[in-house]
Amino acid sequence: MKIALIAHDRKKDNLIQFVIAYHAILAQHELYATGTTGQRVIDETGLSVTRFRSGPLGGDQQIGAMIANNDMDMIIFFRDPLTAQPHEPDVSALIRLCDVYQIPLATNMGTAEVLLKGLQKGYIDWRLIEGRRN
Ligand SMILES: O=C(CO)COP(=O)(O)O
Repeated sequence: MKIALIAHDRKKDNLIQFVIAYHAILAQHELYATGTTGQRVIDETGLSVTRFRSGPLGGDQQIGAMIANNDMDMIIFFRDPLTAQPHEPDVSALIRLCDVYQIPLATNMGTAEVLLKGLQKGYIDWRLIEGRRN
């Protein structure tokens, strides 16, 4: 499965903790990330990640384009609900596309844990049935 990892600045430490905790599961999948988040995941967890632009520079939109192309299976996006983001429209657009295409989306660690456990149990295998590749 293709999984996107994204975190706003004040949530990046949380995301790194999460990725370390679920390293064994995440390592079995194809990981993507916005620029700064992805660099931290690479540096601090050793996982292989395809990085896009930084969020404010279009990274959320690049991941959104993958969703629109049926080429992304899950989004883990630790949003900061207490800080205004200059690219808020991009953030909203990404979340909207998850809803348009029924893509599992976690915006906090509590949901992300459930999603990864569900992924491991095969609850997201319907993505494969609907003509997806790997
Ligand atoms: O801003 C972001 C998501 O909206 C994240 O971007 P970075 O990973 O580049 O910080």
